[in-house]
Amino acid sequence: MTDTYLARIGKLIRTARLHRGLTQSQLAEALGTSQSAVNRMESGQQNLSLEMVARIGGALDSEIVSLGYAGPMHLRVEGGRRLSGAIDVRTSKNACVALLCASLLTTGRTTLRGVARIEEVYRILEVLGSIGVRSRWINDGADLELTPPARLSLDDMDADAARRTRSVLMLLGPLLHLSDRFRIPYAGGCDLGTRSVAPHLSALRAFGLHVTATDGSYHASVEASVSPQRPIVLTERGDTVTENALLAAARNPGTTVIRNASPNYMVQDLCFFLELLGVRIEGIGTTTLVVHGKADIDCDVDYAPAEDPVEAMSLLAAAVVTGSDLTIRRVPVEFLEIELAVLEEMGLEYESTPEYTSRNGRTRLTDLTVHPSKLTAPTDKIHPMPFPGINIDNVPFFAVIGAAANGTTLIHDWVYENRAIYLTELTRLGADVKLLDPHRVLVQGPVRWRRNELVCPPALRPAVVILLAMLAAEGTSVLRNVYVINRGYEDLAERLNSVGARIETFRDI
Ligand SMILES: CC(=O)N[C@H]1[C@@H](OP(=O)(O)OP(=O)(O)OC[C@H]2O[C@@H](n3ccc(=O)[nH]c3=O)[C@H](O)[C@@H]2O)O[C@H](CO)[C@@H](O)[C@@H]1O
Ligand SMILES: C=C(OP(=O)(O)O)C(=O)O
Repeated sequence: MTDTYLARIGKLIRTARLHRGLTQSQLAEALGTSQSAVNRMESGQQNLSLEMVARIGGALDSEIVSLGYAGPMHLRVEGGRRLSGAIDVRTSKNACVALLCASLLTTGRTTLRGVARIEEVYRILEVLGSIGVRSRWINDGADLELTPPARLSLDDMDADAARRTRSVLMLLGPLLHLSDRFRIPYAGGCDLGTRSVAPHLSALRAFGLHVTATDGSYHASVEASVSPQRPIVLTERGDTVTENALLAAARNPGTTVIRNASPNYMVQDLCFFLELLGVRIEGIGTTTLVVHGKADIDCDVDYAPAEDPVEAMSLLAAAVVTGSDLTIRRVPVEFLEIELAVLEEMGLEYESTPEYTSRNGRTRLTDLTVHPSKLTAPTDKIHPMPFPGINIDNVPFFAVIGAAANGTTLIHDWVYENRAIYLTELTRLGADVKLLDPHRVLVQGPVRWRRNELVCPPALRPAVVILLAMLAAEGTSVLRNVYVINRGYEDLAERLNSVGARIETFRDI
């Protein structure tokens, strides 16, 4: 075995352990070894016998460290089945990753309730772990507890994990209060064409942050004496840039005004969390945020992020394309109202329960029951807008819904340079999808789906859209390399199976 191979196995063990919600000591106990031996295994510094590999597999109740796991994960979908029953929406990837970064604002302990067990969260946990933050899953893996070290070891940041997510950018806001010189690897995330960091850098300049981008990293230096002297006007109403400005403003002892802020769901979750840290924020849910920060924050904080509107839209689309009666519980309806209004105009039949609140006590939820409906294409084009508007991440689902409807649906994704293109993959499953230009696709319905074998595009939502079309297509389809889906959805295949889908997970040997 080479060193790199050991390091790879070590990473797999670590991911599997985190997935099971075990600490290194708990795994060590199950294996009859020491915590330091587990630590060596995870960092690739311990030779492993096949017997030990098998024991680890047993202890983690997973074939994760079997020969097959090193390869990518694939799905085999037996389509053409109706879904039925009820399925819960989980907490959102986008709020969870922001909150993980926000945990660096306090020297106290952060408890996050019901955090989705998704790859994107694991990547940020790996990054935080590498700089010294201790994390452990508690309450049978339902909740997550984070404890910062006395001093972060920023030079040890796990670059591989950081490069696989764009959310790592949100470390800039908290870190500028903790260090006057640090480095963050270039951010990854969905490959949707150029995704600028310029708005982040321009917003954070007001807090004394200067960044040069060389050698695969953002090199940050901070002039601690600089703080915003006038309102920060964001050059784009982006979600993560707003969050970064909020994270920086939270520990600015004065008042920071952020204009052209995104009022979107993940930003609201972050604001509610910051309020628990004692940061007062006016204008939550609007485009002007007035933040009364605190120079030092040292309290413990306990917060339950809200449900994911994009997952809700995904499940709703699953019901629509499979012509199913399905109840989607815990839908954050405030962030899906426009999508629902459009779908209703298209002929979607659904009912919703009276509203109730999410565990954060703020976000409005409802349970939606979707019925098989005869849909007509929307009269107007589907295009996203910053909230309130059709959420950009929900736009791809209109391609698969449009395919199921009678008539022509025009989808105009002005936001991303490179996302609409992936929707043309639906033609390989029988849909009539024409790319008019890189931003616009024309979908002609109704479709007769047919099975196929495809590789996931490098973009989360288009990948899920393809999976949904496979659920609708009679016969057995295969979707290869679904890491990108696991980035944002917890056990999607298993959960869809619980409402009648038949999806099998397999891996290359
Ligand atoms: C972790 C996280 O929260 N990710 C979300 C966040 O990413 P994030 O905030 O990183 O989104 P980007 O910064 O990539 O912005 C998305 C795109 O919108 C463009 N843009 C945005 C706002 C604007 O007013 N004008 C404009 O042109 C940007 O140039 C870019 O092309 O927001 C995106 C847009 O809602 C979502 O798809 C992502 O799921
Ligand atoms: C584009 C997305 O995510 P990210 O910002 O993590 O790439 C998404 O959630 O669809």
